Amino acid sequence: GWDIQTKAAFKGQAARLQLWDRQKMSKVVVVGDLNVGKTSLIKRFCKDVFERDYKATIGVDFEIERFQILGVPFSLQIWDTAGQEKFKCIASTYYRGAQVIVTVFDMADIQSLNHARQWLEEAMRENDPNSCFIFLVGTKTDLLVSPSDERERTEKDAVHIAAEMHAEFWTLSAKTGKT
Ligand SMILES: Nc1nc2c(ncn2[C@@H]2O[C@H](COP(=O)(O)OP(=O)(O)OP(=O)(O)O)[C@@H](O)[C@H]2O)c(=O)[nH]1
Repeated sequence: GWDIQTKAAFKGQAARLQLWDRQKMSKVVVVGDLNVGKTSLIKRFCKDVFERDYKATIGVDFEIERFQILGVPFSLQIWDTAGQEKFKCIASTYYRGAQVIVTVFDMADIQSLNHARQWLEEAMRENDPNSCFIFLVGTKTDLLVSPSDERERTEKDAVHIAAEMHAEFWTLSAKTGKT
């Protein structure tokens, strides 16, 4: 009867909508050493704020960022993972299904850049390498004397590592909000 037909129509519509929705929800996973500024980067991106006090991420956290391109709504599910070794096991269970992997390092801490490849490798283990966009992001640029030999050296190393990682390289400061 009419009732069954409308129900079926609604269900079809709902399924189509859901499919449409899912295609526009992208999963972003942010990884990197502890204290490099992953949470700060996400907070700056989603809320345009900065907190000076450090609060370690416990396991994982996430933010949803919605935006429109030519009137079409999109959303990003941004997973903020903990850099602390003891939380790695929990955090890594959230790597799967990422369309974007953001590997973060501290521009003032060369060790965190040296660890970037390891972080990416671990995140990629759970994902299809052909369907991921990869970023290498150097943070805390406000702490660097610029221009300086040290900054130049770090940037040169980072460009090199980004190429190996097939990543797009960015530098920024979550504190000032400048790239
Ligand atoms: N000067 C400066 N400090 C920053 C910047 N980004 C983050 N910080 C500071 O660095 C510390 C660590 O930042 P978080 O964003 O919590 O680091 P995280 O990578 O999320 O750390 P975990 O959650 O432990 O993995 C905090 O005290 C921040 O205020 C930046 O761009 N400039």
